[in-house]
Amino acid sequence: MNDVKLAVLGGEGTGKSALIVRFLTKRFIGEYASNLESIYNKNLCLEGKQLNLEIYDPCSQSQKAKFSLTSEPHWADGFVVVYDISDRSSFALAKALIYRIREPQTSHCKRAVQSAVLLVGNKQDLCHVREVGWEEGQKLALDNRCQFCELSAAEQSLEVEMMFIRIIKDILTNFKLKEKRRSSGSKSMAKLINNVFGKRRKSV
Ligand SMILES: Nc1nc2c(ncn2[C@@H]2O[C@H](COP(=O)(O)OP(=O)(O)OP(=O)(O)O)[C@@H](O)[C@H]2O)c(=O)[nH]1
Repeated sequence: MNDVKLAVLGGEGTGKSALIVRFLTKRFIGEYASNLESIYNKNLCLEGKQLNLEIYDPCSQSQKAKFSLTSEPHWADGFVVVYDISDRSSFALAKALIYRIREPQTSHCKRAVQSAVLLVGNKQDLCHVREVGWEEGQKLALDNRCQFCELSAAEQSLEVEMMFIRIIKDILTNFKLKEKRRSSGSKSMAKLINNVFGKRRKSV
């Protein structure tokens, strides 16, 4: 069974818990405990594979203080970064979060497989008080090699489910890429050893 670890990050009150609860239960209950951080577990079958999905939902306080974005990039295989389309400051935070996720990946190694990141503009039902344009979200995502969607946890159960499936599929694709790189790396090492020692044997 594959373990898939997903962190749902974003500003306070952007709807992180609402999205996760919607995905897990198909329900929108309106108010969610925000003083607890949680890891939810779900078993699911995708592309013929059994998956053990863990979803990390930070509480706003710990996100600011304890984690401050240093732990999640190491723990998670992928990220959903949420902002509220009716709150510009939450978009600024989403941008900072994306930069922080991408930062260690650009400075480390160019060949490394980049984490799957999906930027979500939540609360689309509040588009009459919209402060962040769809194009702005799309551009931020494109510029940082992220997927993007706008939706409403309050009103769109299917879209929320599709959004989670999309990021999980991206994570699985990354697993395959990493595996391919590992095996081609060990093949080229074997080839190198064979070349060196094979040649020596011939010359003896
Ligand atoms: N109109 C609308 N309200 C939403 C939507 N999603 C969440 N909310 C509301 O936004 C508020 C915050 O939702 P939460 O899910 O607690 O947000 P959160 O990001 O987990 O909040 P913290 O844990 O405090 O950071 C709640 O009152 C939700 O009912 C949505 O799609 N539309």
